[in-house]
Amino acid sequence: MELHIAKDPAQLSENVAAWISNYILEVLQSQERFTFVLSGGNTPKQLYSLLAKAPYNMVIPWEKIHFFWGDERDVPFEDERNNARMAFESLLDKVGVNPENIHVMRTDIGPEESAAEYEKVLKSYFGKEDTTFDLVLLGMGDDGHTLSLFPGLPIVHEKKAWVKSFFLEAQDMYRITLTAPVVNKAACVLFLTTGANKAITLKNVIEGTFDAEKFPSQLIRPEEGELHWFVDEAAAGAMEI
Ligand SMILES: O=C(O)[C@H](O)[C@@H](O)[C@H](O)[C@H](O)COP(=O)(O)O
Repeated sequence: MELHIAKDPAQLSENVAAWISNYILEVLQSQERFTFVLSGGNTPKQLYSLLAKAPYNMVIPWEKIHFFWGDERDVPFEDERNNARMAFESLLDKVGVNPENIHVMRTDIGPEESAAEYEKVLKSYFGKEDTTFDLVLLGMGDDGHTLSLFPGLPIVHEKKAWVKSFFLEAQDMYRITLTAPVVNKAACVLFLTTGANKAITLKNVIEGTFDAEKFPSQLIRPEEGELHWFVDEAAAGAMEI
């Protein structure tokens, strides 16, 4: 695991935009397409907006990038809580990505159908290739969740399915989410986390003993890929380093 600490959220977004852009260019030297899994929440907004501007909008070969999502709130696309909508507004609409390269988790069919359909989409996208997302961007909640893997819920124990849906009582909505086993096949996973409200949880996730029931973010351990945590000083505040 590699930990990268930036002064504040603005600096962090700058660093991550540069890091991601270099990484994409490097990976594309030896393959034709790049598979990028986006995260929802608020933290990545600034990053997406930066990627949509110079120099990144100019240097990233958008036509070679395929976008997927790590999780989705089962609300209509027009709803401002919809994760895909946020990515469209801050990035995808601005850089003009080919619609065929954008693979959203649908919220216009039932959540179970959507999860089953997404698993099919992934399986047909990867075909006989290894299921290796080139990059999975993740966030962490102050309760230690990532994706829609919330503490204490059965979804944290999922070992087989790639995509699942379930009703999240605390938020009175269905969620559709990739599971930890499929994310752990990624070549690279990058967590983006900011804020003092996440400092204790971050310390527990990174430095504490393994307790995925309590801190589902600990489930993310790429089998063969890299794991990077990009955090700001406030989030890193409780750690020993
Ligand atoms: O749909 C979601 O809610 C997410 O994808 C979720 O896992 C998110 O990444 C974390 O809740 C962190 O969100 P913030 O970055 O907004 O704190």
